[in-house]
Parts: sequence; C-alpha cells; structure tokens
Amino acid sequence: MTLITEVRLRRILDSRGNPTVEAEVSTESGGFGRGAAPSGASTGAHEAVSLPADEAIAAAREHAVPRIEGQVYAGDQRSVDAALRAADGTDDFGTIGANSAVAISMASAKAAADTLGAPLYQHLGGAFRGNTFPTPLGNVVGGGEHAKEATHIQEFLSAPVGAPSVTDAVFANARVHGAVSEILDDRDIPAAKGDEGAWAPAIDDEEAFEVVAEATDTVADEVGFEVGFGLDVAAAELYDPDDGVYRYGDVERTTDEQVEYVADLVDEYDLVYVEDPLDEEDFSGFADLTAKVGSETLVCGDDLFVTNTERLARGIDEAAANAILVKPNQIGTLSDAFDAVELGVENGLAPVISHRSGETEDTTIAHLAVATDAPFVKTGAVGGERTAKLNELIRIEETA
Ligand SMILES: O=C(O)[C@@H](CO)OP(=O)(O)O
Ligand SMILES: [Mg+2]
Repeated sequence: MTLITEVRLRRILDSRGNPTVEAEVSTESGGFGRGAAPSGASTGAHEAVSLPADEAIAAAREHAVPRIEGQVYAGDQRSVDAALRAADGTDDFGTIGANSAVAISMASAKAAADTLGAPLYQHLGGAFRGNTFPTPLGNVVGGGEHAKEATHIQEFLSAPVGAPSVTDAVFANARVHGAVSEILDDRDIPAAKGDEGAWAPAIDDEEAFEVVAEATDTVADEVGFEVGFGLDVAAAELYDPDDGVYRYGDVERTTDEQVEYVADLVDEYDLVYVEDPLDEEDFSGFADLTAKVGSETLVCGDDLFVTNTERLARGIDEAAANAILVKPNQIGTLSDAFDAVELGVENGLAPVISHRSGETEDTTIAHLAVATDAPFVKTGAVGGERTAKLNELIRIEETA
C-alpha cells in the first residue's frame, strides 16, 4: 500500500454552471486520482450536508487534509473515509461538507487503483468483478425540480431490461431519447431539456406516459429486445405535509390515493421501476405500495433512505421497499455507500447506483455500479456529464 502524500482541492464547474469541489490525491509511489462532487436539486431532507464549494474547500483544507497527507494509505479506503469522518466530527459532514468528503474519498480510491494499475471497479469490487453489468436507467422526459412548467413526475426512465449488453442498452436509451423528440415534434409540442438532459415538455403526466410508452415500444421493435420504462416520482416534492396530500397541479391525492395511483400505473404501463413514489418520511405508505406491487416492479427509496444505513435498516424492518438508490454524495464517502449496498443486498434489496442532477465528468459511479454488481445504474441518457459515465461503462464492458 502507498501513503497519500498530497490532497489538492479546487472549485470547478458542475453541469448546472455552479461551483463544485474537485479533489486530487497523489501517493508516495506516484499514484494519482481525481474526483469531483455532484449536487442534487431535489435533495432528501436527511442527506449529508453539502456546503458552498469555497467553504467546503477551506474547511477540508483546515480539518481533513492534515489528517490524510502522510498519514493514511490510499488503498485502505476504510481508513481514508474514517479520517474524513474523524476530521469532520459530525454525523452529516456539517463541518467539511459532504461535497469535500466525497471528492476526496473518490479521488483516493482512484489514486489507489492507479497505484495498483487496476481499473477502479476492480480495486473497489475485487479481481473477479467485471462479468456482470448494470442496466442503465435513462431519463428521457422529466420535470419536477429539474425543469419548471414540465411534468409533475420528475423522471420518466427508459429501461432496456432485455438488452444483451450494457453497450446495447446505452444506445437503446439514447435512441428512446431521440424517439421522444420525434413524437413530440409530430404532436407539435416544443420541448427544452431539463437539468439531466431529459426532454421537459409542458405536457401533463398522462400525455408523458403516452409519449414514453410509444417511444419505448418503437425502440424495442427497432432493436429487437425489451425496452420498458420506470419513474422517479420524487414524491417528497409533491407532498404537502400540512394538508397531507400530494399535489399534481390542481389534482390532489391523499396517501391512499397516491398508493392506488402508482399501483395502477405499474399495472397499466408494466413499469419496471418506481423511485420515491411517496413522501420521504412515509415508510408505511412505501410499505403499502411494496406489498401491492413489489413482486412486479422495483420500489426504490432515494429521498427515503438517502444512502444511510440507519434509515435503510428502518426500511428493511418495515418492508418499505425492494430497492435502494445509492448516491455517494448523499452520505459522503465510498465506504458508507458500500455499507448501504451491502446492507441492502443482504436483505434482498436491489442496489441502484445513481448520479445527481448536477454532475461533472467524473466517472466513479460507473465503476461503483460494476464493482457492486448493481442490477441498475441511473445516469441519464444524453449530455456530456451523463455520457461520461455511460461511455465509461461501454469501455469497461469492452475491456473487462
Ligand atoms: O432525485 C434523483 O434521483 C436525482 C437524480 O436523478 O435528482 P437530484 O440529484 O436532483 O436529487
Ligand atoms: Mg430520486
């Protein structure tokens, strides 16, 4: 193993044009790794804290860097991440910021892989990983917090579950994105793109279902394998806790009606995946829906679990979901993200590795998905910060 000799931090741009934290880690034996923090727009209330980039950098330089440089071995990821936690001293990275923490954590892992001369997925997952690949969930239509005046449901996700390879799946999702554009064009519906590159037309959710179902059917016929779709409802953004209702514009749904509504959508459209169908505090609403449709589809907790093993343990006790979204920046380190994957898998939950709406060219999550044998990865369909990860999956598949 090789000692970390230097940690450098700087502000770079994310895909929304906001400043974010980039870390570079060098090791004694000449290894080098670079990592950058993404950022959410529809963040969960229980996520680790992201500080403004300059504050996060200043705090990490003061508290964390001296505990790592010359002190910790790059290949010993648990020690790197423990040093970050000890330097921070809070449960939610309130001192150095989860953005500084995750950037350093990812950069250290890459420096270790570089030192070993191994691909990151192999360093993280072991010598025998690289034989199974995740199905990419590609955001093709969206609204919510990612685009104003568009759909209430945040993400309509193309899911090429029948693809023979990750490469075929990546191209199928891009093709669905293109087919959506053609269908919108035929209907004379103009559409800009939201934060993740999905089309953000000013249509109601019902019409979006029609458009996405038509696009996935068309592409399935073209490519000759099954292309389904799923959703990220991001229901916490629709829920009004004072009135106890979900608001879709003028339409209001009680919790029971929301459960029925989503269960009906699963049946009608054969949805393969439903993320955050209920509010982030509603473990029992999640459990009701999972009891109804959990044998047909994945019910995934994002804002519900925030990649946090304590919240996941509660979800497991209450049978709240059968999948967990894993976003390293929600919890702050790769070790914590791995713990969430492992606890989920031990208890029969499918891990889904995910990007954020604000992203960079960092490709760590592509490697994390292969390293953890995750059945799905959610990282968009088009756009440079999204294709950075998708193209990395193509490269990994070719060389693994
Ligand atoms: O809700 C989500 O799953 C994510 C990513 O798609 O969005 P954000 O990063 O804005 O939380
Ligand atoms: Mg989500």
